Amino acid sequence: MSSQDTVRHTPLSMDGNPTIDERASHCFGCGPANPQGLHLVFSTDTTVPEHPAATAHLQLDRLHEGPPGYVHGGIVATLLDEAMSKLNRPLDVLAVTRHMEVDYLRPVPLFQPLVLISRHSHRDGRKLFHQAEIQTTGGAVLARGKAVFIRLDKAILARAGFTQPDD
Ligand SMILES: CCCCC/C=C\C/C=C\C/C=C\C/C=C\CCCC(=O)SCCNC(=O)CCNC(=O)[C@H](O)C(C)(C)COP(=O)(O)OP(=O)(O)OC[C@H]1O[C@@H](n2cnc3c(N)ncnc32)[C@H](O)[C@@H]1OP(=O)(O)O
Repeated sequence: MSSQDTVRHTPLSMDGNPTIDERASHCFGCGPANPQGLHLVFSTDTTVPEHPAATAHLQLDRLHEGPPGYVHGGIVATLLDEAMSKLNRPLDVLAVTRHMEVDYLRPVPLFQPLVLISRHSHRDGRKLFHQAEIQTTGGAVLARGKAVFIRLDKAILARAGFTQPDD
């Protein structure tokens, strides 16, 4: 990677002792500071607090093409993963994906509005079981994901080099 690229991809927020949220500003899925990211914006629904849901509306172009005219399968997985990760904050946990399954039911079209929906299913200790779908605006399900997220405790965060400013 050239030094120019290194500069471009180094977030300003890495200076000093930023919070975990600040360090997430370059997240490929939702980080506003990532120039090549998907910039997904989610709304969360906690009407049923033990089963929070998250929704994003999106439309992709050829930057994320796989088969001609359709979204790349890796991006489909990314979308589902990102949607499920948005359930962790409403559950008041920091967590990462440990296991994910994807059903590619129909090709996901480019240049068409899509709806990305996730819902928390259940919890078993530090394991969080989430589900997500990519749908057309008419409600047809194009892809479905299921994942196990693991709640991060301080020891795991410290191992990965993450401490909070007040630690
Ligand atoms: C890892 C820390 C990274 C630092 C994160 C810092 C801050 C977080 C900030 C923001 C929020 C986070 C993410 C936002 C970004 C992206 C959004 C999309 C989400 C992602 O993109 S996030 C990236 C991809 N993600 C990873 O990079 C994880 C790599 N991974 C690990 O770092 C370790 O894996 C870890 C630490 C998670 C656990 O490690 P470990 O050693 O403590 O535990 P182990 O892995 O052995 O198992 C755990 C339990 O999963 C069970 N299990 C396994 N497979 C199963 C299956 N199929 N069904 C049911 N249960 C299953 C086992 O049975 C066991 O269950 P039990 O606990 O009951 O024994």
